[in-house]
Amino acid sequence: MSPLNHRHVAPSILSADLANLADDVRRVVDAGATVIHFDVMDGQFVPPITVGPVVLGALRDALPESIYLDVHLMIETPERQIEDFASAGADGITFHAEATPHAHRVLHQIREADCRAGLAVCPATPPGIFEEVADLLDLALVMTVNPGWGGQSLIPSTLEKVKTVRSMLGPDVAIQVDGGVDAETAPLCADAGATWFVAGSAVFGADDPAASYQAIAAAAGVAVRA
Ligand SMILES: O=C(CO)[C@H](O)[C@H](O)COP(=O)(O)O
Repeated sequence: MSPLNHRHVAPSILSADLANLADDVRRVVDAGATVIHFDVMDGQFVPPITVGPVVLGALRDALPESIYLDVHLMIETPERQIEDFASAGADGITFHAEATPHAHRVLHQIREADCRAGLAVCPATPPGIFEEVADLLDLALVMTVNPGWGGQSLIPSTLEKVKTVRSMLGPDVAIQVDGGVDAETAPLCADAGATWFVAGSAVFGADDPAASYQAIAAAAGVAVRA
């Protein structure tokens, strides 16, 4: 069964210790996480620059094959990079509607590269584009903060957008929320219709990332193995 049919909390590497990335990620994998969110920023689409396919490949090699690497491209012209991330070991690739006029083509390109295809919208972007490409979407990412930085507060109006997207796309598409997700806000996101919950600072910024992952997972209604 596809991981997209299940609820997941996906710890975001953005708030991990990048000098000890594999060790940090293993702590949450040992606590039950099966999806890891890999944030890619290019200094253009958003001001910060993070990591790319080389680091993704190193993380892929350090983790069990069963771990789903969920790549979130916050980069301009994502169509230039899809194959590199797919070859490096991405399981799913999500790009931003604001970063290319060619969303339909890029979703095809991602599936042709044997990855699950995701499309993201920023808080100020209307969600209608999801309807236009619904048949090509494995995952719809509704940004609950402005992309670029961890540790921001969830923007409450984005929950209305999650509700709109859920009624637009029906029950079967994974809807992901990203930004300001913690044990308090995850149930609000779940009530609005989200099924994939990205959490960065609430997991890796906590004293005990494993316990924090499990608390958010419980709050989001994610089944975590004992
Ligand atoms: O895409 C992102 C920011 O653009 C990230 O996934 C970010 O790590 C979310 O962080 P937090 O959970 O701390 O709000």
